[in-house]
Amino acid sequence: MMVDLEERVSELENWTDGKGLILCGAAETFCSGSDLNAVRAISNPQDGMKMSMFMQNTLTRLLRLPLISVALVEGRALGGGAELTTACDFRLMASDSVIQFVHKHMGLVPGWGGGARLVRIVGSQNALKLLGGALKVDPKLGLQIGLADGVVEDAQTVEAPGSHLEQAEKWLGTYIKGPAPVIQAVKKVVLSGRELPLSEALKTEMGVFGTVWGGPANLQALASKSKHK
Ligand SMILES: CCCC(=O)SCCNC(=O)CCNC(=O)[C@H](O)C(C)(C)COP(=O)(O)OP(=O)(O)OC[C@H]1O[C@@H](n2cnc3c(N)ncnc32)[C@H](O)[C@@H]1OP(=O)(O)O
Repeated sequence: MMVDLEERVSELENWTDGKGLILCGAAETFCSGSDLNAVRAISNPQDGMKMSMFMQNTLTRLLRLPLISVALVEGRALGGGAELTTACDFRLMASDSVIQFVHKHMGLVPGWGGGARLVRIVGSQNALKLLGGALKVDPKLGLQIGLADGVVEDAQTVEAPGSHLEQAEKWLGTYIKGPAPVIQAVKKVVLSGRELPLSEALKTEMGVFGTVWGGPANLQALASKSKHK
């Protein structure tokens, strides 16, 4: 799974026309973390750090894609699976889903970068509670602390809501409507603001601004004298 994920991220890095990404699991589970059979064979600190480096690299590249990304959490996101949700810009949770950083129960802490990202998403107080208590985050708690950005409903509870994936596509559609260069620029500006010190982020913003200023979408908008009512 780890190698497959890295390969998909490499492919996405070459997707020049892309705007959005939805990451979802299979068989009603988002992801139950690292393969326990595989990790038993590498349960020494050196190999653990190699895995950590590999996954941190992959998930950092995933988060830095110039795409607006959503983790669609159905079923459970456990351990490394919970960390994986934090490598997307947004998280949508199905009504019976759970995100749980079970690392403490495994005698571990996050190692795929999910600890650092979690602090930035929910703040250090909430991150300490989620990791220290290995708390089960359901959609209600997820929305309350800002780990979840929305909830996708089940067919029984709402009339014709569409599948979870269709709901996620509709939700994401609001944020990726428009030309790819502009949406990609939006992501780059937010990413630099999120990751860089202010002076560097401002420089990056200027560079990104230069890529869209006078570009096709900008010139078309100027020509159409659009009003933002
Ligand atoms: C830095 C990374 C840290 C980590 O990720 S540590 C790993 C954290 N994850 C876990 O501990 C997951 C442990 N598994 C579970 O809690 C349960 O299997 C789980 C996911 C809730 C599903 O429960 P159930 O619906 O009852 O199904 P089940 O237990 O019979 O599982 C179905 C088959 O899937 C297997 N499975 C689930 N999670 C796995 C994993 N992470 N690695 C390897 N195998 C895993 C499970 O062993 C079972 O296999 P089998 O059918 O018995 O051959």
